[in-house]
Amino acid sequence: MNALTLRQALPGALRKLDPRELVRTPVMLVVWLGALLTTILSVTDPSVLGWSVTVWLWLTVIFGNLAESVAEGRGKAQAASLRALQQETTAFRQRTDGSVEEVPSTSLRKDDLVVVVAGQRIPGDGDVVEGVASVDESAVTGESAPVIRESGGDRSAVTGGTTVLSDRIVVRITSEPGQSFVDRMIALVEGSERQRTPNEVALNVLLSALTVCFLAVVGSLWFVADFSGAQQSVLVLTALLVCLIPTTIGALLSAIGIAGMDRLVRRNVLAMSGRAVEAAGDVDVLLLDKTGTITYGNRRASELLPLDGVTQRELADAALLASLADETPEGRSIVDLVGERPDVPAGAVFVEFSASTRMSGLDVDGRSIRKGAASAVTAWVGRTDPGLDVLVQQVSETGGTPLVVAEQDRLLGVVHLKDVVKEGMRERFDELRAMGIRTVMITGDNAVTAKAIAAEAGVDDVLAEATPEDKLALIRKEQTGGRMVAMCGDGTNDAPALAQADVGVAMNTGTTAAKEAGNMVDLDSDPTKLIDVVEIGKQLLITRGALTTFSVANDVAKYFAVLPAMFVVAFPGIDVLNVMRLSSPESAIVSAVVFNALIIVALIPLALRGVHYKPASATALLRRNLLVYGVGGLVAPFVGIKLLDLVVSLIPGL
Ligand SMILES: Nc1ncnc2c1ncn2[C@@H]1O[C@H](COP(=O)(O)OP(=O)(O)OP(=O)(O)O)[C@@H](O)[C@H]1O
Ligand SMILES: [K+]
Ligand SMILES: [Mg+2]
Repeated sequence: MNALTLRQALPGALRKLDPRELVRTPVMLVVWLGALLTTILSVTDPSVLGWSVTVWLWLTVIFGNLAESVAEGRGKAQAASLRALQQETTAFRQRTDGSVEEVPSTSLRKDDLVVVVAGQRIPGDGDVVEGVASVDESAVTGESAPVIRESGGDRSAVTGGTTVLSDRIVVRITSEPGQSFVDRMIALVEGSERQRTPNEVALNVLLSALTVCFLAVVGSLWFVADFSGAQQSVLVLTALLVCLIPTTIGALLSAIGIAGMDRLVRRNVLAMSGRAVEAAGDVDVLLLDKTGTITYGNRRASELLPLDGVTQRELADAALLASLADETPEGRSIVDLVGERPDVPAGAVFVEFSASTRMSGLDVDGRSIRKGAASAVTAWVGRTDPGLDVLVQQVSETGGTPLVVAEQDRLLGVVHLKDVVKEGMRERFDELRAMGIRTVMITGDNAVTAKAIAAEAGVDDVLAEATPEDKLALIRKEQTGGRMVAMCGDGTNDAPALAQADVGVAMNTGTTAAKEAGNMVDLDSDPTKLIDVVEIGKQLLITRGALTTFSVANDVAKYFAVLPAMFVVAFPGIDVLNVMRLSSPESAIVSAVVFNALIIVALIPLALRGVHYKPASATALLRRNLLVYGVGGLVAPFVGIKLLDLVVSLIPGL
């Protein structure tokens, strides 16, 4: 926190003096009312004590607002650079007859089709429905290497404002004006979309209850003082009340939440809800999709393996026919491998790939050709073949995906689809294990391939041949055991699972459906980013816990620091308790109020940065934090108020 951010945050902090802004934090509202009361008292009956208390009570409210303003201010610069992405461009919208018209990008609606060629900016969020292109997404992700975006598969989503580097694509717009991905990012980093999490609401209720308790304490003190002839003024009691209620955590609570979101954004993760960030701190199981999540997802046909008695040519022809209209990357890669592009036969009926059938193909002139997962195609043919099993096994053991090709009742052979495991997976999964998180890969692929990839990547467990329903069912099962489940995925078939998971992280390379279903998007499409997400979540929970402990311990300590000084004149016997030896009751009160205000400012950096987190057991962390922040909170006021008293007592009239 430097002078510049402070100066930028100050106007916001002053604006938040509006009591309507404070209703959300009852503790600070009480301070506001207290400040108003002492202002009135000081105007009607001016005194040095009165005005000192009044000024510092107002400062307490401002400092509280400042914390939130500083947290919000950190997102402003980021928002400004994102806004640059939103500048209006010309879009080439396709009419229904196929011709193209020029329109401003701002007029695009959902389901419009736009053509984008090399060198042009993509005018809005959408899915590629035709073609393949390399796209520069650095404006959004900060990553300079171009990425491939293509129709059909799990890499079809494009973001408005990014630039096509090569080729031509047709994009179906998926967002209405003002609701784009970048719009949401801006709202997020600016904090304007932030909603309080159930945990924050619960803590606020607790703080309000404490406030009511202390109100009762101070009220009864008034009576006791009255009865015993040690009358205390309303001014002094108001000051005492503010010192006792949990102002520190009340002031810092929302800043802690905003800072957590901000830390995620800095690591290129967009959290759509604060609740997801908190849930991440408690994750027990991480489920991951294989293709495109653990592997790069660029599954390409590399080899044709015909069965005995089938020629290479026969297999190639059948595989080609079954792929001519298959717009998935896998289908296109088969066409590329064969290296021919014959015309689609007249009257052909295509069978599109789906994650539940795990097959695709075509029917023409009484011929029926299919390709797909071995189990699916052999079931379709009605039998299997020992020779085929050998080929399937052979491809699977290398971690490749075997696609079996068949025509009618005849099995023809296998297409070997190759994919590569992303770098550094093993080390990162080891790290997750050390944090106590179990990793499970769930894939639609066969068990042997799944095992091979799982062994290479180092995940703990696998679920193979999983349909979208299976993925969802697995998450539900884990959750009923009381476990917190995170899911990383990229495909439309992952969407239900992403929506069900407590933390659903969609890969930015994935489909729009996946991104909308999850509650986080990783711009770097790195599933092991979950480690950072979990750390940030834990840090958020720990920081909130630590500062709450500190705040409450502080308030209790202030009570014992100030009370003896207040009553020592009336009851000289109390002098033994007056260990602080503050110079006068007035000076004690002012010092306590000043300390109460300054501690908020002192803790803003910690609230924003977060308490240091090291992987350790929850009980060890709790013990350490209770010690540091509990004991620290008890001791700090004695030291702080004593030092302040030395200065405050120099003020004439106190
Ligand atoms: N274009 C295609 N035509 C026919 N079959 C396909 C095609 N693409 C994939 N398959 C088969 O369907 C299976 C499941 O599909 P897919 O890979 O999309 O499932 P998934 O659940 O997303 O798993 P993952 O992404 O982890 O591999 C694949 O393993 C493969 O055998
Ligand atoms: K306080
Ligand atoms: Mg997938």
